[in-house]
Amino acid sequence: MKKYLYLQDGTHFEGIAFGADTEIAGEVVFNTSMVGYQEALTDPSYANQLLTFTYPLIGTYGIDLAQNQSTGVLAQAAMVHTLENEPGPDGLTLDAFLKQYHVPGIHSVDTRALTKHIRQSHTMQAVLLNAPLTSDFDTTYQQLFAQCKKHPQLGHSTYPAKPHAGTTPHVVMIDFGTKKAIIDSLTDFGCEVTVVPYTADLAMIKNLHPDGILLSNGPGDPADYDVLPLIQALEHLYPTAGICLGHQILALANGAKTQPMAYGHRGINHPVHAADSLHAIITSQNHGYMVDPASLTNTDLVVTALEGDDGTIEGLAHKWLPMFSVQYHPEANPGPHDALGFFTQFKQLMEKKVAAHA
Ligand SMILES: NC(=O)CC[C@H](N)C(=O)O
Repeated sequence: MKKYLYLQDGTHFEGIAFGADTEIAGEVVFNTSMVGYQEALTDPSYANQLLTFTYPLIGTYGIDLAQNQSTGVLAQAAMVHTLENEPGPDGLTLDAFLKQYHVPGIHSVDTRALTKHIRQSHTMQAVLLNAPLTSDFDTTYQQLFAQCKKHPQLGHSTYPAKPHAGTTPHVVMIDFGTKKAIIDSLTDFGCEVTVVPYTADLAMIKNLHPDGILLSNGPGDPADYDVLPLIQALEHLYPTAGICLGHQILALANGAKTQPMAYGHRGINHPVHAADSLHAIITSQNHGYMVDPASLTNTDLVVTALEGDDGTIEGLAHKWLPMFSVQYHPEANPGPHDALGFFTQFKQLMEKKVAAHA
């Protein structure tokens, strides 16, 4: 069966259907990683996005459920050049995995032309259909998007927490749609983690007696989350760190602004260097918004890291509060582990605070 991708600007692509036979709408984004299709498709930050991969062979090692980053496939669609529908350790293929979560796919698409088009014309909305488009784009888009919009899935929330043992730093994670790997990394670095939805209130969080607060990654526009008073209160009470959406929200909470990028950073080889050095680490990234550098002027934030290719702000710290954040993904999954120092830095910040109060 054929499948049809129509972009907002009238461009269209054809391919062969796989996964679920549903029709869907969302924003088209591309990921440049050679591996990690499963982690990307299950990363809640891709909710409401139709994800294409620049690497041509996708599905080569199947699906290994242990690598899921959330409770299911959160991307709206997978769009690939060559589908290699190989089974993973439990016999699950990419095609079967998408079907299981009612997510459509399209293969034999010219993903190179699609990506070049997005790079030139910038990220845009699209519909993925089972037949050629007959009515106008906007009507079809609105109808489909209303039917299939995905909300951040806060499937990891562990609240109410077990009583805190008190021997290891207790991180309360504000969950905007976290990747499992962030929770796993905190645990690996010796933290106890309680995950609360971003709709939690201050009293509930204080009751958990956190040693530190971590703002997770998540989908969509950071300016759409109604959480700034909560975050402002938290960062004055506890050591606070943020990853990706969490970084953007900390910037907003401190008076900076965020803005959409032309086509974002989604891949696992983005160089990042400290603001005062050209020594780079290679990072995993997935973001379509960024902090506006000009908006930092009247804030108490300082830039700590920059993207090596285009100078995007990749790290911020507060001048006097124990707060810092990164735009990249230190937890990798997929990607290199160069940035794991983030977790050491966060732990040290929490231990310093605990020691100061001892
Ligand atoms: N991975 C993330 O947290 C993404 C943050 C935000 N949704 C963006 O696209 O920029």
